[in-house]
Amino acid sequence: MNITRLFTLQKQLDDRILEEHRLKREDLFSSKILALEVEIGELANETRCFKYWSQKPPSSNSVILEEYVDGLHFILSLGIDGGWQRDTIEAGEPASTLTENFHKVFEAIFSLRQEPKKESFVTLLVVYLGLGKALGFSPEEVKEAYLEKNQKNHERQDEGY
Ligand SMILES: O=c1ccn([C@H]2C[C@H](O)[C@@H](COP(=O)(O)OP(=O)(O)OP(=O)(O)O)O2)c(=O)[nH]1
Repeated sequence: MNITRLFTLQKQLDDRILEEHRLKREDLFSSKILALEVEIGELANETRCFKYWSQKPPSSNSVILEEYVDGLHFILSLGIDGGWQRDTIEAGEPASTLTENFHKVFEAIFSLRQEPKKESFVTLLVVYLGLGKALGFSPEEVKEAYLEKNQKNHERQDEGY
């Protein structure tokens, strides 16, 4: 899939947040990694994939998709900060269960934190897109939901969030 536009929109949002909150890009790596981990925890919670003790169904696809693209925001943002943008990327093959997919994403985040370099970043993006595939989302649905949430994030900044 082509992700040039998503990187462009992410940079515009990040630049705005940096300016409005008077922050420096290079100070945010640790916070962005934790923010991403938290988003993925929230996403796992909405899918309920690991809740073997419960019969409650997962949240709706739209709720799950919004959580998913929150994580994508932080991943793109980390890629911009590292100077690792690229134009195209393909989803990796999903693991056998959703739970294993989540573990793969967390492992890729830990690797990026330990070795902040392009290869670690690309692996994270590939694995995260694989998780999106495992959740049943097409690249078009992901892009569309990303655009919507990006817009919502701008609106929140307009409101002094
Ligand atoms: O530098 C940044 C910081 C944040 N975001 C985006 C990512 C995500 O889409 C949103 C933050 O997540 P969320 O909407 O869950 O924010 P929250 O503050 O945790 O929301 P709430 O208080 O409603 O739980 O802001 C960026 O794109 N770049």
